[in-house]
Amino acid sequence: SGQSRPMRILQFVQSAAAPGDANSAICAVDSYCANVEWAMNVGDKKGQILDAVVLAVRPRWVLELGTYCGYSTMRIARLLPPGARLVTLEMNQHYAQVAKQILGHAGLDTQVDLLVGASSALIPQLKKKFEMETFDLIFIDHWKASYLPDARLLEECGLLAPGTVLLADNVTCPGAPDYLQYVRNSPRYRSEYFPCQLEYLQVEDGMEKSVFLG
Ligand SMILES: CCCNc1ncnc2c1ncn2[C@@H]1O[C@H](/C=C/CNC(=O)c2cc(-c3ccc(F)cc3)cc(O)c2O)[C@H](C)[C@H]1O
Ligand SMILES: [Mg+2]
Repeated sequence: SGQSRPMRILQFVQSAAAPGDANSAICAVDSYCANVEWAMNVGDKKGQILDAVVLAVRPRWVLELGTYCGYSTMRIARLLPPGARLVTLEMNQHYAQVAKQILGHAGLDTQVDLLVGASSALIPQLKKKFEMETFDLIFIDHWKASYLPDARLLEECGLLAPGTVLLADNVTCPGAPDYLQYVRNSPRYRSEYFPCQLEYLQVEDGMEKSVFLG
C-alpha cells in the first residue's frame, strides 16, 4: 500500500508513533527502515553524531539541505533551544508534503520552516525572507554533486560566519569527493571526519564536520 516509499514511512509513523512524541516518531522511522524497507535517512548511528553536534553548537539558526522524509529534520528540531529556527529545503513537492505530515505528527512543525524548491534558488532569498544574517549550523544531505556548489553559494551569499558549522552526511558513501577536497584544503575551513556506518547497513560511511573560519 502507499504509492511511494516516503508515503509508506509516513503511514507507519502515523500508526506506530505517539502523536506529539518526536522520539517515538524517530524510532518508528528507524524501525521501519531497518526491518521493512531501507530508506536514505541519516539513521540512528549517524543521527547520534548529528545530535551531538546540535547539542554542542546550541544553534539559533539551522539550515538543512535535503528534507526527504524529515527524519534528520526531527532529530535536529527536537534538540533546538527555545526560539531557535530550523529552515529545511526540499525540491520535491511529494517528499515535502510527506515530511510536513511526519513533522506535524511528531509535534515539531512550530520550530521548522520547510521550503519547497531548489537550494540554488532558495539560498539567495533566505536572509531577506527570515530577516536573519548567518546560520550557526548547516546539515548537508541532498544530492551529493550539489554539496560543493551549495557550500560556495552559501559563502557568496554571506550566510556563513566565523564559527558556522557545516555537517555533511555521506562523504564516504555515496561520497562527495569534490566537497571533501574543498573543505579539507581550503584555509577558510577546519575540517574533521567522523567515521560511521551507513544507515541501517554494515557499510562504511562518514560525516564531515567543517567549521567556517571566515
Ligand atoms: C538543484 C539540486 C540540488 N538542490 C536541492 N535542493 C533541494 N532539495 C534537494 C536538492 N537536491 C536534492 N534534494 C532533495 O534532497 C533529497 C536527496 C537526498 C540525496 N541523498 C542520497 O542520495 C543518499 C544516498 C545514500 C545511499 C547510500 C548507499 C547506496 F547504495 C544508495 C544510496 C545514502 C544517503 O544517506 C543519502 O543521503 C531528496 C530526495 C531530494 O529531493
Ligand atoms: Mg544521507
